[in-house]
Amino acid sequence: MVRRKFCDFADSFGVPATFPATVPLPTPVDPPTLLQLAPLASLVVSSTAMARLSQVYALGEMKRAQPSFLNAIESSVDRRRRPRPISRIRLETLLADDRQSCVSLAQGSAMPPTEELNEVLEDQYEQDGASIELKEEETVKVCLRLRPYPKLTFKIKDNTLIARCQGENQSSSEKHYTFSNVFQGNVSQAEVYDSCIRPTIRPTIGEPGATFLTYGTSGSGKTYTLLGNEKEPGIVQRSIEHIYEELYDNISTEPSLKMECMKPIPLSDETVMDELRKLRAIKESLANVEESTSIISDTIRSQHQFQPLEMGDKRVFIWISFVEIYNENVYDLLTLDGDYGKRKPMKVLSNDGNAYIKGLSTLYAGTKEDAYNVLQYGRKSATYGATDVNSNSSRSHSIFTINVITHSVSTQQISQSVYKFCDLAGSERLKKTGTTGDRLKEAQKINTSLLVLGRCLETVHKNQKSRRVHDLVPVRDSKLTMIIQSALLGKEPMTMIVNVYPTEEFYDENLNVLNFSSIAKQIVISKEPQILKAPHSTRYSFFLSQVISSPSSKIDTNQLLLEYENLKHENDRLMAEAEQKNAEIVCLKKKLAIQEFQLRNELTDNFQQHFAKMEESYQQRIQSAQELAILPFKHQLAVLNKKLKSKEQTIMEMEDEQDDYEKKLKAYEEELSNYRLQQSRVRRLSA
Ligand SMILES: Nc1ncnc2c1ncn2[C@@H]1O[C@H](COP(=O)(O)OP(=O)(O)OP(=O)(O)O)[C@@H](O)[C@H]1O
Repeated sequence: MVRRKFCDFADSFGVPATFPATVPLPTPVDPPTLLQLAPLASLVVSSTAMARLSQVYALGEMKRAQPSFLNAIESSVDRRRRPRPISRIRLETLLADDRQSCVSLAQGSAMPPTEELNEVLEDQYEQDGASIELKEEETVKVCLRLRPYPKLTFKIKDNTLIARCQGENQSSSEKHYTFSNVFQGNVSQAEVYDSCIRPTIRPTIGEPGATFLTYGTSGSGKTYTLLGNEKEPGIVQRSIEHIYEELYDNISTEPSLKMECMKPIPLSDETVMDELRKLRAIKESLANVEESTSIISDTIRSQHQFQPLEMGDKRVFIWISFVEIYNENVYDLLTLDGDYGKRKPMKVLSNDGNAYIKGLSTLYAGTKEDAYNVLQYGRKSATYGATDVNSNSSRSHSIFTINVITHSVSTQQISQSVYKFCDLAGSERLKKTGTTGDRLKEAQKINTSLLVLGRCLETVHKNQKSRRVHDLVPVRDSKLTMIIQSALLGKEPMTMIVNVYPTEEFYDENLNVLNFSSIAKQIVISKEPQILKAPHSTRYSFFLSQVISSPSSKIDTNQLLLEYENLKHENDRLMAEAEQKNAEIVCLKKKLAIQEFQLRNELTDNFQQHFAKMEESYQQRIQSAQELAILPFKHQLAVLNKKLKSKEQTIMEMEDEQDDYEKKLKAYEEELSNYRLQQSRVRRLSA
């Protein structure tokens, strides 16, 4: 029971709590008690966080807040996984506030006495008085600006426009439209800027940027409000002046850090030089721009006071992009090839709910003059068409973006504030503007994207009203809404200037515009700081600290380019020399190869001869060895032959002897037979 109470209590502050020990819990639970219990729940709570909790607790804000449309309508989030529409206070955010002054109560450590804790809390509360103030949710700022016209068709009372509407039964009624500000025809550009735009431009770390839209019928003064003219510059030029004057000391002249797909990218020296060259090419393509730039700049500075901000060790990098959406295709207005006929539509992609345009040119503007040049260059490339209503009517939406990247050298935090200035194409009725053919197609596309914008605002408003079911905001249905989705989804402030040309002719259309803007007025935005990198946790930190703290960040760009050109020439010369040497080396290598081949052949011949000689000598040696080995046998053979011969001789002699004996024998046998014959004769004779 006690455990659940504690967890519920912690949960109501968005604190994930595990509660290993059973502790008696007083009722009601007060923040100091929570602090005392925190170690048991494995929490480390900073005094700032606790002060914040105390305040929330004291103000009785534990009840669930209004459903946050920021949480509820993120289109990229699966409906089932969307966070509940509860405005929670994230303890992690509070804990990150002040690590050094963190009252660390590790598990098992001795508990400071309650009085001591209270003292710490009070001190902290006093110190952080400003920062611990609750951030109020803000509504989208919608201002009305009337183009000068002698006879107004609407009544204006304070910040409310009163329009008469025709009912169904011809009865007329009044409709009241309340705005953050209403600027009548005699209000100057400077006043519009000061009351409507200036408070939103705070390009310091953690500020998310803002989106500014001008909306209205054709010829109502949208472009005039945004861009003005040389004598009366618009809010874009004033914002440029504002940003550059406030950040002047900290803006790096070298574009060494860029944001791509919401990720900080440190640039190599080669890329830095490329960027500076692009800027120079743009400057060279514009004629007599310096004079008009200085007139605009002087005019603005005579009308506003901008003080340089104390930014400490922060370095600022400012990148500019400029696109137009024409016939639902996004075109880059800052391409350097200048062949607008062949320009290709670009893809709008989304990364984690943040839109970016694939392959978009972003140009570095290290000075306000660079920024003016880029603006001028983009305006030159924009598509203009002509309608019967306004011969210089812009037929496309154009979005001028200033991306201010702030890098803190000491904490390695990087943040970006993106300021988008959208000049929407005129919302108009097709009949009235005499649109046919291509103009009709343009008008249809324009009306479609404005319709989607209206639907987005309507859905956001509906989602904010409803506590349970939340519809998907159709930001993907048009390129315009995709690009400005972070403002539509409440991630950054949005200011809409509704331009009205209060003539009878445009009465109905102006009513549509007013109805549209009244939806926007009811939308609530929540501000969350956009810190892109946690301190000490990125692979760029070393590089960045090197780049940013390098003394070269403030050297003259032209000098740098000159040096670079010299180095490039030297490099080219060395490259040519190296190439020549390479050719020589190749030639030498060929010669060497031929020599090697010849040498190898010679060596082979020599070896063959040598082997032949060796074989011969071996043969000779073998032969002589054989002969030597045979010699005793030969001798023996000769002896034996001799012996054989003598034996044969003996045999022959013996055979001769035998023949002699045989002859003798024969002679004896004949003698014997003769004798016997004689004997027989004798006997017979005797007989
Ligand atoms: N507040 C103003 N003060 C003086 N002149 C104005 C004012 N608003 C508009 N104008 C003039 O009205 C004319 C039309 O204005 P602009 O071109 O800004 O209209 P737009 O709404 O941008 O039209 P489109 O949508 O067709 O581009 C311009 O000549 C401009 O100077």
